[in-house]
Amino acid sequence: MRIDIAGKSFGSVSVLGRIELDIASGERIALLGPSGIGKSTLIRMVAGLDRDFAGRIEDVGRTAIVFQEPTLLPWRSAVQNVTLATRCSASDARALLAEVGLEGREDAFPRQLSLGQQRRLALARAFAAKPAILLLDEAFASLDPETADRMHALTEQMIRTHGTGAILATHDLDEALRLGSRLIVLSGRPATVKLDLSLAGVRDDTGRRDEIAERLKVLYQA
Ligand SMILES: Nc1ncnc2c1ncn2[C@@H]1O[C@H](COP(=O)(O)OP(=O)(O)OP(=O)(O)O)[C@@H](O)[C@H]1O
Repeated sequence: MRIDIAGKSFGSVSVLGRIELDIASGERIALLGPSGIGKSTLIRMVAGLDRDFAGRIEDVGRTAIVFQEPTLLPWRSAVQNVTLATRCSASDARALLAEVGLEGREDAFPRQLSLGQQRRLALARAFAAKPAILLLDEAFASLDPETADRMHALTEQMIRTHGTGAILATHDLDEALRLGSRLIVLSGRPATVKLDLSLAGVRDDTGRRDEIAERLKVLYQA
């Protein structure tokens, strides 16, 4: 995918400046930056949900997006939430529900599922779309640490099993290290890319992790 953005504004407010990025297929981008910098905006632009910007985003392939809220259809069963959104078959939906640990809950309505189970359902629905790139917009925010940890493990496993690329907007460096292969940090007004580095090997290297955390601190204050 090639991102070549000249600028993105909301009215008179310029949010994103020039952003040029080449993202290889299968890369997992952890997108960090201070609150309100434009991470969600960029993700929406990649998803094609916002086309009102100067520049172009090319060769994206199919995307699926997971938001912080699971955004499920309340009057539809778990299986139907997967099939209606993606037109995948009921048997494929059941297989995906089993993969995310919802075996036996296929006919439950969203309100009959815990928040963690609803997140799993949203993840199954996203993979049912067979995305080339999974877009995660703070998909694990507001979960208790244990549930977040389980969701990280599940997402990591599914991304690997399905060979999916990803862009995840997050505030959490450890989440970035766990799921990302490349770190991109947005900062400044309008925001541009201030840091772009490979995360290979960083997860097991406390020294490099701390060094990145220090650089983030500076960029978050800029
Ligand atoms: N539809 C919109 N209309 C006007 N301004 C908007 C709109 N969507 C986003 N913005 C503004 O654009 C800026 C970037 O917002 P965005 O949600 O992309 O940031 P973010 O980095 O994802 O923030 P957070 O980490 O808090 O989720 C913010 O100043 C926000 O107020």
